[in-house]
Amino acid sequence: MAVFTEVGFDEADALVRRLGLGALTALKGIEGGIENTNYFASTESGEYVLTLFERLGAEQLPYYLCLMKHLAARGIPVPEPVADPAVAPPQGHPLSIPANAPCELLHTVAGKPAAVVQRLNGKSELAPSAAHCAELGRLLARMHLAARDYPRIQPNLRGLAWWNDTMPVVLPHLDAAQAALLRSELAYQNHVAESSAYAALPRGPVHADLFRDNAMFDTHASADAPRLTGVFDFYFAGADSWLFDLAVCLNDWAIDLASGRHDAARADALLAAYGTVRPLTAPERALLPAMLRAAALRFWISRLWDFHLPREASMLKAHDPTHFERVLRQRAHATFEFATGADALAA
Ligand SMILES: Nc1ncnc2c1ncn2[C@@H]1O[C@H](COP(=O)(O)OP(=O)(O)O)[C@@H](O)[C@H]1O
Ligand SMILES: N[C@@H](CCOP(=O)(O)O)C(=O)O
Repeated sequence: MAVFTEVGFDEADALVRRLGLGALTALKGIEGGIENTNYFASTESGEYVLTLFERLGAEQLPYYLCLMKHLAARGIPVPEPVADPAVAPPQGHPLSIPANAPCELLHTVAGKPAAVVQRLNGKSELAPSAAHCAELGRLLARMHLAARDYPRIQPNLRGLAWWNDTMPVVLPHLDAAQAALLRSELAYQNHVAESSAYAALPRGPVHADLFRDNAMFDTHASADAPRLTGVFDFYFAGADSWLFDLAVCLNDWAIDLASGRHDAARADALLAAYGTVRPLTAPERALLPAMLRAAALRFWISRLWDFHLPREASMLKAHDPTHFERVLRQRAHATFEFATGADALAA
């Protein structure tokens, strides 16, 4: 990822020693990602990732870190955050714990909130096959079910309210056709969000950014039988519909990257595998096309925002906003059928 904040070796060494991980043997800034500062940290006891949170504050972070811990405890392959043994975990029901209570998973480095999590083995698959998509679909459904009893509550901070707030900020940077598309799609999504079908969608804590680069596959597995080693980067997670999470994945894992066009073989594999763990409900089947548009809109807006209002960082590579403009146009105007029975029709 980008390195927004440089971390000195001695400061990182002091942290990992305090966490009981032994001495730091190597510290390397990570290229890739756009939100936070990330370093690979090797210690005497293993391989970790040190993340300094650049936008999120200490009030939001316990939600993400405790969610990762919750999922790891239920056998979902996610990086487990390392606790500070000197900080006692807060007592009582999580909903009764004030957001600013000390959190044993949250540390401070270079004046910023920080976390140390296990480094996952493997490699991201940026050109996934239907078999990779099926692996992802199964894990996504397992993750949704495993998070059902997660007690903390935090909305998706990049959800509809943020889209409405951010549209006026990015509009001055768009041409007339783009501005018209953004306005009309946001109006459509506000309308969908008021529908009874939308209210009936099953919800819970969702990842909300499970792109190909946030999943790792075993590099030793055969191409026909890929094996996910884990998923990471939960820092956009929040309460939202499971369908929105699924749509985010379909828009990244199961499209033709050059044109943004739907790829039926990969999409059907992902959906079918998801459905073997948790079958979609009728409202979900009905709203899948609308949520595919919502997921495309979400990342078009955030990419526009990152691109036109950039932050200072070394190694920062802003993502191309026009990609999700293309995906959104495809989703809004194409007609295609899903094996689930959902049809995507023109608006
Ligand atoms: N737990 C982890 N295990 C292995 N690699 C990781 C882990 N967390 C992050 N990375 C690496 O760091 C890169 C950037 O991380 P990411 O979380 O996407 O950054 P950002 O928070 O800025 O979005 C990833 O593409 C991956 O290579
Ligand atoms: N996945 C999002 C933005 C976040 O990027 P990440 O590398 O931090 O996961 C996008 O592609 O726009």
